[in-house]
Amino acid sequence: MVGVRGARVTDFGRTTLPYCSFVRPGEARARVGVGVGTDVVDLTAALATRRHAYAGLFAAGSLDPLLAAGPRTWHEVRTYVAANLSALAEHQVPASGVELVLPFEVADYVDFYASEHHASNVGRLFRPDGDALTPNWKHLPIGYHGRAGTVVVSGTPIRRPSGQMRERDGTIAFGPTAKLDLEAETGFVVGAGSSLGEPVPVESFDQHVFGVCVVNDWSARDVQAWEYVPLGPFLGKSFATSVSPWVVPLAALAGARIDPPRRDPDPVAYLQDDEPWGLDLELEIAVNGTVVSRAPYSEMYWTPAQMLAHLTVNGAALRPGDLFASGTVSGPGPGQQGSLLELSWNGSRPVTLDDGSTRAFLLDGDRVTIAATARLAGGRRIALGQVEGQVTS
Ligand SMILES: O=C(O)/C=C/C(=O)CC(=O)CC(=O)O
Ligand SMILES: [Ca+2]
Ligand SMILES: [Mg+2]
Repeated sequence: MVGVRGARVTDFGRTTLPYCSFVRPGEARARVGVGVGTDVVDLTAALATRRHAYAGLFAAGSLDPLLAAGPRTWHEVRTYVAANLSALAEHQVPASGVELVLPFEVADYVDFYASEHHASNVGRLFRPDGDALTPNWKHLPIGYHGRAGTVVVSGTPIRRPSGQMRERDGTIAFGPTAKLDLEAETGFVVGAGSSLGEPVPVESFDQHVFGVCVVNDWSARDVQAWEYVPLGPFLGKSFATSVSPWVVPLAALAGARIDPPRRDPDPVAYLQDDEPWGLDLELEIAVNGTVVSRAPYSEMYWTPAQMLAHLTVNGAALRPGDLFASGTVSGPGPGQQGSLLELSWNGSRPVTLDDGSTRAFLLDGDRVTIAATARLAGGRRIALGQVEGQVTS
């Protein structure tokens, strides 16, 4: 089991109550945990000891059974944990002393492209002779199906991939990517599945989506730029996608819901939303400890409810463990872009780190951390966890 031990520990306070899967030192089996402050409450042990009716959901140590159990059970478990925090403290251990592993089995993985600022920037860089946004962009949330089996937990080393690329002089080369990039994204974890043939409308979003995680969609830009026409991203992204070990329940984000930017033109009926799911989140990106960007999720054009409605409008069924990511989160201002491609403008304006070195793209040994927070109504910020990864050769 690849996991992350002794990573920078997030303080979750006592109300966010994110879930994880963890392994205690000297043990092989995983347990389900809930984050409280900088500790983990061992739910697998706590509910078994108390012969709780839901103990069976946590026995296997992954979130899979809880995800599949559906929104009523999610609510009951969260209510129980919140009401019994003091009593559960006997099952609490410091998060820094355990190994955090992939919290659920990723079923299908889809990546969207929901930031207008990111899509415009990439359009300018990849297709300088065309319009920044493609003609379909404001009519549907563009996405592609990624590779579920290479979604890895935070802390997993990322080996620099090799692939084909076209050199400046037009020759076709094969070798290690020279343009390894990060993409800061928010991930949405599907719990309750749906039936084949039945679209999930925007208003049913919270009946299916369990919670959010932080995603780094590692990308080899030179491989991507050569291979993506006409079917979209393939090997330039499928080598690895990192996720935070914590899944924050949607219920913890109720106070972070905001209106998304105005959508113009009005989308077709199945994408219209009366109760919008804009979210006031921020993704802070650091390379080797230097913060290079603070990307505002509030700027995202398409909401996760619209992405889910679009993903299923053709009747494609959802399964517990499906993961869909927002796409790179970029804001309009300087220092708000969610990729080095944009921050360095395809390498032409390298980013300076605190040690004086510069980065167009990632070098071997670089450590990338993306930490997410949510701002609740009233201004209080809560931590949502982080995703880390170090590049190896
Ligand atoms: O060809 C393009 O316009 C670019 C596509 C991507 O980089 C795909 C992607 O991962 C989308 C995103 O993260 O926003
Ligand atoms: Ca992406
Ligand atoms: Mg990826």
